[in-house]
Amino acid sequence: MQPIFAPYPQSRFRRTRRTGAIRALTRENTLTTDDLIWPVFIRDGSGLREPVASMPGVARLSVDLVVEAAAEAAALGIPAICLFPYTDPALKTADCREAWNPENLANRAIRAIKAQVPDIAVMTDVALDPYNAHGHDGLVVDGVIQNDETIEALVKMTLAQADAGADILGPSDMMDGRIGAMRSALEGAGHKDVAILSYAAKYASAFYGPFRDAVGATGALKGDKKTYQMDPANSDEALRLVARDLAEGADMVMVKPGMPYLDICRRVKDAFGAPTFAYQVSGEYAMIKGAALNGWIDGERAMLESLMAFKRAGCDGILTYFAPDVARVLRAG
Ligand SMILES: NCC(=O)CCC(=O)O
Repeated sequence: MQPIFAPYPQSRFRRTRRTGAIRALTRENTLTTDDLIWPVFIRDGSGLREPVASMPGVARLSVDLVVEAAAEAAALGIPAICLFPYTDPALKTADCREAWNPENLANRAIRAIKAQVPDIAVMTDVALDPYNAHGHDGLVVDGVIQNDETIEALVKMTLAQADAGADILGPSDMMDGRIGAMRSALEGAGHKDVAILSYAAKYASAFYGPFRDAVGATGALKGDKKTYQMDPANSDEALRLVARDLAEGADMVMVKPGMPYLDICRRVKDAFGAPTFAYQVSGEYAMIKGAALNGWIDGERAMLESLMAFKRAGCDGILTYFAPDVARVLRAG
């Protein structure tokens, strides 16, 4: 694009900013509830709403309350909900077998939501970290995360979630080759319409801290995730990973975290044109909420501005803990 404009005073850019009506006419991007995926935390029990201290306004919900939350989200026009389980420590094992138990918490929640709120899309998390005591996304032998053995486990997890009725699977593990293995397994098992939203460019980030609090993994992680998640210094590598995942059959791709990586969102969208999502992660949410609760920023305006930034960067949608809040604001108009 070659912008052409006359010299001042023929060109006055303030003309198109003068009134709300003219600003609306010339606005380049819009944020709507159609852009939202709402990540929610689930826990065992019933009638339980357990606040997450580091994420004000966010709570772990028992399955019955997650169903209510899904119904509320659907009524607000939010298209998808994404489930993250808080696993009972007694069920965490080195082989992570709870991950593919058809009756595990996540699979029970998928079934309950699909039975009672069939129109909302249910997205899942495909990774082993909720199911072991060391907090890694893969199987670990002698301190080393095992790529290929992990994929075998992820495939079992994939099929259990698809059997439970998941619409979108979200592999967040960053092992090599998992998209192709999951896609073949899904096709082979008759789950041809189950979509994969790949966490294709997931960075080893400090912004995940509050999430680990929410899923009960704070302090559990042995070492770090730098041998599988990306180095925050890298950008070209993100394009190679997205290309690889699309070539293996990913339907949609994700960049994570969000706000510190808007440059990656833009590059991915420009390079591939595929459905591109960003995850505004727990630390980003906590920063905005924390500052707002202290009266340091206008929380509502900062929320809206942060989400519009993803649209401007080329994203088709955003996973955000703000989803119901922003949907209410957008509805109020
Ligand atoms: N696999 C899911 C996450 O790691 C979420 C991170 C966050 O919200 O901080």
